[in-house]
Parts: sequence; structure tokens; C-alpha cells
Amino acid sequence: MGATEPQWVLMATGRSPTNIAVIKYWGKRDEALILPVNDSISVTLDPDHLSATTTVAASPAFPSDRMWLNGKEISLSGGRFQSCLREIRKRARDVDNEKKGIKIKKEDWEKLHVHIASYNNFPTAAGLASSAAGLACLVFTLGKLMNVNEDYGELSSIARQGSGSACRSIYGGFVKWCMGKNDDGSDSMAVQLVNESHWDDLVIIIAVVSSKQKETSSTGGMRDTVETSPLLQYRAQTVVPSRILKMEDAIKNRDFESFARLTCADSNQFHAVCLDTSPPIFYMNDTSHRIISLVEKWNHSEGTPQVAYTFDAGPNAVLIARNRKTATLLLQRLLYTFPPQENDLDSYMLGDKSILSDAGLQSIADVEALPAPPEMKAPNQKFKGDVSYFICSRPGAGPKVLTDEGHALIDSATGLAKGV
Ligand SMILES: Nc1ncnc2c1ncn2[C@@H]1O[C@H](COP(=O)(O)OP(=O)(O)OP(=O)(O)O)[C@@H](O)[C@H]1O
Ligand SMILES: C[C@@](O)(CCOP(=O)(O)OP(=O)(O)O)CC(=O)O
Repeated sequence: MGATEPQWVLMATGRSPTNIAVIKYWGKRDEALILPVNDSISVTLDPDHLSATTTVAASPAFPSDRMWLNGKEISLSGGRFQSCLREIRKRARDVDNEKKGIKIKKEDWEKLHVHIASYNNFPTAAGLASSAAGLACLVFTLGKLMNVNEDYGELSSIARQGSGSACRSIYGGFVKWCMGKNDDGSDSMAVQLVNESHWDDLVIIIAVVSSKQKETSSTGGMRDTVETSPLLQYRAQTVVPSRILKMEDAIKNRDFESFARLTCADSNQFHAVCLDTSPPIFYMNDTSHRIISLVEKWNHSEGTPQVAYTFDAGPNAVLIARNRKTATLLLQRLLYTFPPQENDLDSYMLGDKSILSDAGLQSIADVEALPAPPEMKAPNQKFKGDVSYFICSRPGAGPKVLTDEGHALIDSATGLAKGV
């Protein structure tokens, strides 16, 4: 920092998971405050596999707020980032860091600028809820830096103003975003239904169908749906309220059959309201449809659901298996139908790779030797290369602070993002 060497740089680093909705949020009743037209429920994914890591730093030497995402500087001027920064600064309290000899008064936070560096361990803006992990992480970590009171409901409500689905990433396990009634949004926040250990035999396999950036953003897509889809009103007012109650029961009782039926039906209805939008929005593609068909046929042949599927605003499939055994049978079916393009199994399965050996798949030869699933009518239908890769995960915990300074994404000497 040369001639203008600051007396100090104070930093905090946090990590937040993504979440996948099993009852979808789609449509806002207030665009600026991000207030939804219905409640939603999600499962938080294991942060080891899908998460954002964010370092926030404050120093009297910083002339302005700055942010780097995945190593590139991005603008913080957007209204959503500004809302989160403003709401957290409002709640900042005195900091007394004896180890570093830094004292910051509550009122000083208004004048101190921050540098933010964040990194996602999975593709950004590809329908894998990077905005959910990213904005939750930003709010959580700023809260730690500025010694904000640990009121998770309040943090959730601030994260909501960054991206709606982010309010659910403040907790682990299964989480419900209560839409609230108040015009000012003060009662629109997430609550934890159960923590990640309540239903820990679930296995989540994500098929990354395309990691390219999508054409229609969630924000733009849901705005068009609210303006043009008559089906959305019916969904929000009639279908979702009763589904939410049933889903809460299914989760509480670990009733997989009911959970799977509700999850699949809600994903399909979300994509139906997208199709009911003018002009219609297509988030799923042929590969997504093939995966639905594979799961539906198998579930039907077993007489009871083995796997639930759900798709967000993109073609990637999120498949939730009732337990590890079922997940291995699912994986055999998926790899039979979608063998890897490259002769490399290791890079075809990310996250919990041990699922491969559990499924008896150690090499490409094992994949080639897989028998056609008995329920498959046209057994020769293989679609090599249509899935980029899979991620195997599980329900996971909420945000946490990373105390080891080795995780910091900002260099404490320069105050800038590392490696840029
Ligand atoms: N780690 C992060 N920190 C802060 N902001 C982030 C982070 N990751 C993503 N974002 C913000 O979220 C935007 C991407 O959100 P978008 O809704 O388009 O995609 P997505 O969240 O991956 O998909 P979806 O929400 O539809 O599942 C980025 O352009 C950026 O503004
Ligand atoms: C399909 C969804 O993933 C939509 C997520 O939308 P976002 O939370 O990304 O939208 P904004 O509030 O405009 O930022 C369903 C869900 O997560 O509930």
C-alpha cells in the first residue's frame, strides 16, 4: 500500500452453501424489496461441494468499496449489493480486536470502505444458485466483520434483498422462506425447519447439463411470468399453500414417497408457469427431459418413488435419492444413458466421488459393461457427452466463519484480492 500505508486491514472470511428449492420461489410481489408471491422450501447442500467463500476487509486506506468475483473485479453499484451493504452497515457495532490492536466505533463503519473477494467452487450463473450462496455469504461475512448481532432471521431478511433465494442459504438442513405479509418486508425471511442431521441418508446427485451462462435470468424470467402468466396466480394462491403444509409434514416424518411426489410436481409446475409466460421461457432442454423420463420410468417400475428430481432456472437436474443404495442404482442408470465424453471417470464425478466405487464403477470399462436398466424400453439409447459432469452431494450445514487465515481471498498486505 506504499506511501499511504494504512495502520491496519481488518478481515473476515466466511463460507456459505447453496440451496435447491423443493417448493419453488418464482414471482415477486415487490421487485425492489424482493418479496415473493408464495412461500418456498429448500434443502441446503453440503458446502464442501457447492459453496461461496467470501473475504471482506475494511481499512482506513480504502478510498471506495470494491469487489472481485472469481478473480475478476465486478461493480458494486447495483441496487442489490447496495441494499445489503447499507442494511449491514446500519447494524454494525463497536469492534475491539485486542490481538491486532484495532478499535472501531459503531459510527465509524459508515465512513470505512470495504474490499470484498468471493469465489464459487461451482459454475456461476448456470442455474446452480450461485447468487444464493454468494449473497448469503456476503451478508453473513460482512455481519461478522462489523460485529452485527447474530440474529439469523434478520441476516436472512437482508440476504433476501441481495437475491431472494439467498435468504434460505443462511441455514443448513431444510429451510422455509415465509413470504410474510408486511409491505416493508420485515416479516419476509427464512426459518430452519430441521437441521442437516435430521434426514441425513438422502443423497443428492446433480447432473450438470450445461455450465454455460443461461439466456434468461431468474430475475427477468420471473418478472415476465408475473406480468403475463395466468397460471402463476393459481399456483401461488391455491397450489403452493397446501403443498407447503404437505412438504413440511413429509420432511418432519422423513416420508420419502410424499417428499418425492411433491418435489417433482412442484418442479414441473414451475416449468409449466415458465411455458405459460409470454414469450415462453424454456429452461430445460432435451437432456433435462430425458433425465425426467429415466427417473419417472424407474420410479414407476418400482411402484414407489426411489428418486426425486427438481430443476431450477437452467437445464441441470438435481436428483435426490432416498439413501445411498438407491443413489448407486440411480448412478448406474445415469452413466448407462450418459457415458462420459472423455475416457476419464474421475473428472466426470465431482463432490463425493466415493459414490462411484459404491456403484461398482472404477473405470470406463465398468461403465461400458453396465447392463441396460430393466425398465428401459429402448436400451440402446445412449447420449455420450450430453452431461458435462455430475456432482454428488448431501444435505449440509449453514454458513460458517473460516478462521484459518490461509483461506482469506484478500492479501492483508495490499488489501487487494489475491492473484489479480
Ligand atoms: N460468490 C458471489 N458473491 C457475490 N455475488 C455473487 C456470487 N456468485 C454469484 N453472485 C451474483 O449472482 C449473479 C448470478 O446470479 P444468477 O441468478 O444469474 O445465477 P445463479 O444464481 O447461478 O442461478 P439461479 O439463481 O437461477 O439458480 C452473479 O452475476 C453475481 O452478481
Ligand atoms: C428457480 C429458482 O431458483 C429461482 C431463484 O431466483 P433468484 O433468487 O435467483 O431470483 P432473485 O430473487 O431475482 O435474485 C427457485 C428457487 O430457488 O426457489
